[in-house]
Amino acid sequence: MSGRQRSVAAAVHHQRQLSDNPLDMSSSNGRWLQSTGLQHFQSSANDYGYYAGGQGGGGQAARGYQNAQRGNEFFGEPTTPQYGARPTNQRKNNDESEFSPGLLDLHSFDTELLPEIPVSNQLDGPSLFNPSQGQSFDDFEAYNKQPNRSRVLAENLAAEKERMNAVAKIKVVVRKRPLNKKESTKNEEDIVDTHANCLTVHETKLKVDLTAYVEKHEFVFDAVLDEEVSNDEVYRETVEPVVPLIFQRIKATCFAYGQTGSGKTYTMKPLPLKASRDILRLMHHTYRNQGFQLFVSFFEIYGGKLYDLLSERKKLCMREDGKQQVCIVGLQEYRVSDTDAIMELIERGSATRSTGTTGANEESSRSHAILQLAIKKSVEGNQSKPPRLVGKLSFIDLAGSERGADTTDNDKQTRLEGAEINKSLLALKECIRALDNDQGHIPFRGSKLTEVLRDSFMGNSRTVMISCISPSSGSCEHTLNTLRYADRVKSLSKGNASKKDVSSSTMNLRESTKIPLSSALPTPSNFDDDVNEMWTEENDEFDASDYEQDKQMWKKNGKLEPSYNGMAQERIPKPTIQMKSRDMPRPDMKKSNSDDNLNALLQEEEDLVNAHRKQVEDTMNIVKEEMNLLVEADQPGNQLDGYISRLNTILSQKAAGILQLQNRLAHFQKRLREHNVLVSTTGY
Ligand SMILES: Nc1ncnc2c1ncn2[C@@H]1O[C@H](COP(=O)(O)OP(=O)(O)OP(=O)(O)O)[C@@H](O)[C@H]1O
Repeated sequence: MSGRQRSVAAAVHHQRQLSDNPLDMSSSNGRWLQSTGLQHFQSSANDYGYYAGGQGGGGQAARGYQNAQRGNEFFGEPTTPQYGARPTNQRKNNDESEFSPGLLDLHSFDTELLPEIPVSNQLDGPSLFNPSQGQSFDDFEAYNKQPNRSRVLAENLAAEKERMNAVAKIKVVVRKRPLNKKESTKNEEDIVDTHANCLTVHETKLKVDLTAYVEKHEFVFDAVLDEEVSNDEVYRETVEPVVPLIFQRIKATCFAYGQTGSGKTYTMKPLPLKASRDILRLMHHTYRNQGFQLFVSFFEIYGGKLYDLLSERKKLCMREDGKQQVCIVGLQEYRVSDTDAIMELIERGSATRSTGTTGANEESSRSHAILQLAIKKSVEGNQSKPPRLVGKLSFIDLAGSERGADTTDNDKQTRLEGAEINKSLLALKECIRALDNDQGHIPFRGSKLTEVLRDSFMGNSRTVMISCISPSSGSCEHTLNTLRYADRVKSLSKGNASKKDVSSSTMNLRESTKIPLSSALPTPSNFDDDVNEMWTEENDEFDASDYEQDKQMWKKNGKLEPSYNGMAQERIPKPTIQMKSRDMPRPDMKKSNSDDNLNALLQEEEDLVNAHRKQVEDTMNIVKEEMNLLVEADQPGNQLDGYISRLNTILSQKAAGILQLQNRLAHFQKRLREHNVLVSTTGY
């Protein structure tokens, strides 16, 4: 976008890397695999598994650093992995020697943090961590020889602590990607303006008389990164500040959220490597000879199940120990000492990840991928004991969230995936919300995703959320959904007054012929971040008792059980139209001006209706699935006809219910806009 303002201001460096061009990357990746990766692997068995901590000294460190520089192409933009480039037999043999000891139940000791981390007496200057300053290892040698080193060190230590406190518990960053070829071909417009850390979405809407107008939605976030911002800059803005904290017993999580095809994988993929480069630097210098070790693990959550991406998708179990610590039994962790090794692991894991094609992205991630960098330390004086966890940095590339419109052409599997994904996204938000409010209870049981991340949510933690958005007019609704989700996460911060989705129609485009009606017509939304929020146990709308009775009868009959048992209970949610207390406008909102209240209420109402619409549609899909199953299982004596007709009735009731809700919303909004008064949501 011309004349755009760079949002990261002076702190961000603008030097683009050659590899910013994805085309460059694919070729560079190929080059890397050919010329560097495999050779490196063959020649350096020590690079993982048997790295001798700080004993490798400058040589190994320097090599790691050089490797980091050499692998700079990778740090730029993600690459297409070439799993299998390395022969399987060779991989297997090497892998076995690369594993850290005690592969099973590695996390049973992970979750116990070291009681105290001795602070380095060799603390380097703050510039150590800033790669932009271009300091080499030689610079640090020189630094360590300075005569007034102790004073400088003390100052640096204080600065380090200050920096640590200064890193927000939750940081929400938005990244806008450029228009892609498909969008440009369809003449879709860039409707997202960025300015510093503000962002405006220009939504084209239709009035009742079908004249088009543009509604402006303004948002403020911790940072807004536009389409010209490189992955390097994204790293500096998001993960870089939290990296030193993991040496201070902090667990940090960085995740990307956004619609399918919005750039989550593109954004997330380079981050772990960049972070590990900085971690290794800190290990080799600031914390030299302190026995820190770096471990990498990579797994995915697909359909509510865990798979090890570094062990040919071996299925993993999650267990809770006596101390309610979550252990991922069988997850393999690799001890690594240079970035090449990490790069290979990332490539390998990414290639193994579940992907599929959706209407919006040809290679859509269908799983949540979690890459963890764990810093561990040997128990002093006892080398035989496994090292203890110090801190952890988790990178989560969330699966693409998608709407019904995208899934209509897709198969049952894709739709079920979508439901699972939505559920976990909601659960994630709930945990962040609880975390930021310092609530005693973190609802991590809401999904596998949050359960797995339980230890990242507990204690002293940091969260960075990167919301990825498409700029195109065709994705307007998704973009607004993403930004609202991000906005809510942001507004969860105590004392945060950044909720600024100021809906105001500023331009009344009465010459609406200029706007093609097709692009202006509203599309049904059925992605909602609050999908499950409205589903409570108290069901005052949907009486499933008949259905349950029938189910029991058929279960007794024994003929349907294998395919049916458990599915109905899991899949048929209980709808309710009651809002939970947490959905009501927050007290801090009430203090703001009446416009904000009005908008907040409007927003709540819209969310409410969208959630119901989504749920009704989900329910309809579920019932349809059940019907198909029943038809397949139709056998004499099961009396399925009555059951099917009852399901049909439920379907019709749902359809009528949703229409009613939509009408009520339209009416409600009209009144709000006409009278500009607050209307209680009670009784809605
Ligand atoms: N900032 C960007 N600059 C250039 N290209 C980008 C950018 N962001 C995304 N892309 C391109 O857009 C396409 C989709 O991106 P990506 O696969 O990262 O989306 P996603 O959000 O991870 O999708 P899904 O959730 O379906 O996996 C890719 O081809 C990617 O290269």
